[in-house]
Amino acid sequence: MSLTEAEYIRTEVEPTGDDTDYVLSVRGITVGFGNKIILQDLDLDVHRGEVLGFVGGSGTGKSVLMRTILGLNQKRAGEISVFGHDLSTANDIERKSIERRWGVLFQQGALFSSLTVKQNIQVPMREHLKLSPQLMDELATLKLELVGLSQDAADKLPSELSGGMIKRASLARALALDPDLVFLDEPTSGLDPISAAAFDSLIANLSSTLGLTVYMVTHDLDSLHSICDRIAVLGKKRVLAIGTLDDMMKNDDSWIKSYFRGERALRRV
Ligand SMILES: Nc1ncnc2c1ncn2[C@@H]1O[C@H](COP(=O)(O)OP(=O)(O)OP(=O)(O)O)[C@@H](O)[C@H]1O
Repeated sequence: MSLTEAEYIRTEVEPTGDDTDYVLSVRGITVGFGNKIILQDLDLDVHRGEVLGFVGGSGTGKSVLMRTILGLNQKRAGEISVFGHDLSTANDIERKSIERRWGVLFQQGALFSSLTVKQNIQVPMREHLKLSPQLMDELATLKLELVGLSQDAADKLPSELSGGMIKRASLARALALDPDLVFLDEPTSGLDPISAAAFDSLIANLSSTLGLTVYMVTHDLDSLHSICDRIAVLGKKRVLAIGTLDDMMKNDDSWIKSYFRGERALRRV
């Protein structure tokens, strides 16, 4: 069964316990649709507290991988462990406990269009925590501050927000339950360079101050250069390479070379 993004955001959550050094470990994942295999025997480890940038050509399966980790797509083989718990053997309660500790910013924001920004931020709180309306308002105010949105934005509908504000509001909702891990799908796409740089700084600050682990799908070379501790490259249905930007600059795979050392990349130096 596949969940829609809106259903996913409404999934019930509970706190959980033990951890490992890897916040996320993927082993031997295979995902396909009909006869088409998108990911095959893919491995990936994400370390606690790092900002991991995930790149790859269009259509290589970056979103499919993220959605598979989140349980929105079915896998044909492999294991996914989050916070040291194998998701395929976790029962419903354990799974909810794990999900309680991650937040997601989908590519288009996926805010509920009929709810105000404040109400959007309160969706996870309302469904998973038993808090008074006053406390939920205070928490929403804090989350807005955290992502650099003014209080004026609280009562606006998503349709009244700029692209940058939508990204920030979506991030505020992703942070609603104080997650340990956030998944960001192209967080700076559609933003002008100044807003994108500001969003990058915000993510870097949140990661260092809150100890957040960040899994970020991106095409943005500036983000990769400015905030990512490591970069993973998806290609040939698997993680082709993973390492620092320096490692990528030395890699001789033709796609990696043209991505990191091609004309466009060199123009930014
Ligand atoms: N639900 C689905 N059913 C069938 N095919 C799908 C489905 N979801 C994704 N695909 C296919 O999987 C492939 C990978 O798609 P995906 O969206 O993960 O690419 P991507 O790497 O995120 O690309 P981009 O960088 O352009 O966003 C594409 O060929 C896409 O058409």
